[in-house]
Amino acid sequence: MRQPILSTSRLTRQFGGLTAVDNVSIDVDPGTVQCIIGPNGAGKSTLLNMLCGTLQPSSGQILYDGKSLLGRRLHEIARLGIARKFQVPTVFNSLTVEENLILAGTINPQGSSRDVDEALAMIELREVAQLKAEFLAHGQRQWLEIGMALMTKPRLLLLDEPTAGMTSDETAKTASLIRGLLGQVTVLAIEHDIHFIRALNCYTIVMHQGRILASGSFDAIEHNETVRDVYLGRQ
Ligand SMILES: Nc1ncnc2c1ncn2[C@@H]1O[C@H](COP(=O)(O)OP(=O)(O)OP(=O)(O)O)[C@@H](O)[C@H]1O
Repeated sequence: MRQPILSTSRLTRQFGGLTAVDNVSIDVDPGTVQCIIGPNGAGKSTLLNMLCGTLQPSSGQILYDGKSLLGRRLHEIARLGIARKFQVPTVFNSLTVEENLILAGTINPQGSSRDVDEALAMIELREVAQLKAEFLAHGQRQWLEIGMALMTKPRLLLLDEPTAGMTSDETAKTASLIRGLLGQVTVLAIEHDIHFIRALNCYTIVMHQGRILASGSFDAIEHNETVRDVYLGRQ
């Protein structure tokens, strides 16, 4: 049996009297793509914040490659090969797509960076490599930021609502880009957009009120009565 690259055990975070993440245990196998979905306030962002070190858990454990992430600083976690792409792209407008990727590679906490051409191919932006980022469409900016995260050769890529604000075509393309990463980078994405998750068709964890309500293949999740009641039924 393969050791999960990431595993949480009874992970919990309280804010005063509110338990935002409540005893969450997940395993992420290397090279896979997994999604976490759930309604507003389900605890998805709080969970992601604990995984990348911006928030410390109240209790529970996070193991990455068998090592505990508890108490580690952000840069230490980045150096271990965990990268996060936030909802709002933080690309440099006055630089070209290629220059943005090169820059991301130079601030790589792990040392060696990915080849720019390889990153351009992974995010399918070769044709606009010499275009300044200010002229990119919203979706392209998001893909560029995924590319910037990939420049650091992460082993685990955490994505925070990667399709926020995208058109349906852009959402479909994002799903295809991320599927293309299967086997190369482990991806854990939190998302609202059910069309994206359906297109990705990956192992899916449903959170509700801080807890895991269900998990399994997207097909199993889509046909789960409880999930339909609390979440999918409202889409
Ligand atoms: N810093 C904080 N202080 C107090 N409460 C917080 C804090 N961060 C999150 N919460 C609360 O924790 C709960 C879970 O929030 P969280 O943002 O993790 O949910 P989410 O599933 O990511 O929601 P959304 O999809 O709307 O982003 C919510 O009730 C939220 O108000």
